[in-house]
Amino acid sequence: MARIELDRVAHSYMDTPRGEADWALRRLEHVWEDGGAYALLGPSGCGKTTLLNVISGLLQPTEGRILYDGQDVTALAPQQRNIAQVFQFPVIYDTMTVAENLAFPLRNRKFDRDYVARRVREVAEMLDLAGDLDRRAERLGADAKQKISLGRGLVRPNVAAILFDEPLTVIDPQLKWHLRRKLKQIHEASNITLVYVTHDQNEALTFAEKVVVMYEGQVVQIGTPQELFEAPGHTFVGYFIGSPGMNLLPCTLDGGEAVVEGGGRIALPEDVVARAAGTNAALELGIRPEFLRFDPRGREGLPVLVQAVEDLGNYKILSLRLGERTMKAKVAEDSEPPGEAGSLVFPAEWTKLYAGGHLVG
Ligand SMILES: Nc1ncnc2c1ncn2[C@@H]1O[C@H](COP(=O)(O)OP(=O)(O)OP(=O)(O)O)[C@@H](O)[C@H]1O
Repeated sequence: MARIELDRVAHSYMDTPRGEADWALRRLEHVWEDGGAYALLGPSGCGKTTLLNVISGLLQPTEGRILYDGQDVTALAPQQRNIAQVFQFPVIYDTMTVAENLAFPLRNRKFDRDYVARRVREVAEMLDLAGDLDRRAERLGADAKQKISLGRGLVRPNVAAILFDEPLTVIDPQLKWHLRRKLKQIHEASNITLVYVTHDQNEALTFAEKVVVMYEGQVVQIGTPQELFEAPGHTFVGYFIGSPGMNLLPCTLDGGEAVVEGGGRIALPEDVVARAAGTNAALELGIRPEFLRFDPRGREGLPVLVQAVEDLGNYKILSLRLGERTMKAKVAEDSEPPGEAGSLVFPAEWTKLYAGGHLVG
């Protein structure tokens, strides 16, 4: 088990990177605590696999250092870093039995025979493979093969960390849910540092204690699912997490208020206005659909036109025209049916200000 530290890590696949866009990872500086369960979440191409490979040693970063428990491992190969890895597709020996596959990482490291037999059984039971231990891997289906891969990742008792790169992509949706729960339980029981790459927000939010959100080669926020939901550190997090994502409204400041397109004014806390005062970056207000309050009688807030109402069974999503923008509001299933117009109230606690995409407050 290890605390993993990224010390000014940057990586480019090009020989002579010039602009920012030439860097797959742009100067990462973070500490991932010993025993934490981290999900690395972001859209395709944002640098998740690159970062995982830098942590595992499959890739040497162009700049910076990787430390495991304070020790510089940047120059060490994956085998020397004592980590286990599970990839998107099964990495197993088809001609071996399930038991032999699970035992392989232990036998390779000369663990005692009795221990190997005990540990193989334990891991097989965790993953519901105990009934298949004597079967040849080639006889099993795709789901079972990926379970063996997971088992090979989990079998060693003393690894620094286990790194998962979208390990459930090829798994049937029903079993996916079950395995995600299993991995969470295994983590709770073992406290091994886990890093889990995914582009699926549900997977990240249900599995991880901390979600590391990546965007264009940068880590834009590390937080609990609740933190990412309630106070997105970047507009990308607001938009990427949640369904629908956060509403974003370009604005300017005038006195203590944000002025949005169409001239509407929304009061902001003094400290937030003070922090934003010196910036030249573009300003945006962000509020999640869950926190906007729609007043069908238009008594308070900014006037809006109702464009559409989607009934999703246990709640409704309203699409509301505010100036040139469409805002989404999530309202209770039994709320008063909207007419053609109404107004929107922005509760101060949930209305966030962003400068150049970054949270001001
Ligand atoms: N071997 C490589 N050579 C050159 N460029 C690469 C290589 N691998 C990745 N890249 C580029 O680096 C950037 C980050 O890619 P990476 O695979 O790390 O992203 P990702 O978030 O894991 O994406 P995905 O979810 O699609 O796997 C992308 O622009 C990608 O095109």
